[in-house]
Amino acid sequence: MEDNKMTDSNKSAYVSMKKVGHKFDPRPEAPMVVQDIDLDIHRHEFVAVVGPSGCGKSTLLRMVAGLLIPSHGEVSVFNRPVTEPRDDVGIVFQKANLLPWLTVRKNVLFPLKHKYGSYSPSDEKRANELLEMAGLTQFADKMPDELSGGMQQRVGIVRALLLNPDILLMDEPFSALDALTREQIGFDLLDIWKKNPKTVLFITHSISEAVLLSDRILVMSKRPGTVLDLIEVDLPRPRSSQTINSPRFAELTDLIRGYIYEPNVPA
Ligand SMILES: Nc1ncnc2c1ncn2[C@@H]1O[C@H](COP(=O)(O)OP(=O)(O)OP(=O)(O)O)[C@@H](O)[C@H]1O
Repeated sequence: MEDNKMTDSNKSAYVSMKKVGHKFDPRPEAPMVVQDIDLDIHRHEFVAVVGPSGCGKSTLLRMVAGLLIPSHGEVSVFNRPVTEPRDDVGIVFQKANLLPWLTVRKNVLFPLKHKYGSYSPSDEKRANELLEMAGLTQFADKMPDELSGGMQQRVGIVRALLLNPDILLMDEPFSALDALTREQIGFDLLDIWKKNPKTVLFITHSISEAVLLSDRILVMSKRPGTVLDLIEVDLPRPRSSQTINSPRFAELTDLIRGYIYEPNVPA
């Protein structure tokens, strides 16, 4: 996408939410699940969403994905209201859900085959490049059950990237992993993102994961989920284990913890 898209902050937003709200039950007395969410996400920005369980984080992501139409307000992608899933928006879910009868490489290529009936040698080349970028080259011909959970999630990320989406939506992609794997895969994701920049909306329960990965963090209140704060993560990149040990990292995680575990008022 050309940089002239970036001249006006409004026009340049790859994803834009304006007064977005949603209730699943249309009756007037039914409670809102999310309310008054305003957020613009710009080119190659990494934005995380954190908030208490049930505050509507996944609901928000599903609205950007076009899997759910908001009952209030508007979600736009590239200045067009989202009315259905789009090819330029990829999704990575909590579980990679790889097809157990296909090798890793064939799993990665599967969406192309499913969509177009076949894939080209250049698609295969790109799949191999992305697998290499994700440190999976030696597992490309293995079956999914021969891989660890962390590797399977990396395959899921490669599979989404092969479709070359401009925007990548990630819904708690690492929440099924143990703490150590989770931290490592966070660094892996930063590495993949650096080599293959995308505009990312990342839902997580983990405050430290959000701080480690993001440029900005949307902190949501408990249900109905509203915006408590939108925090700039002013930690230098590239981020590393030193980042996690820095005083600023601790300040930012404490700030967010204050919002989530204390009453729903700005500190
Ligand atoms: N299809 C649906 N129909 C009715 N209610 C729903 C539906 N999907 C979600 N909800 C409700 O909306 C609220 C927000 O759910 P959502 O999954 O978006 O929250 P979340 O913040 O992602 O939660 P968690 O952190 O626990 O994953 C919850 O109370 C949930 O029960």
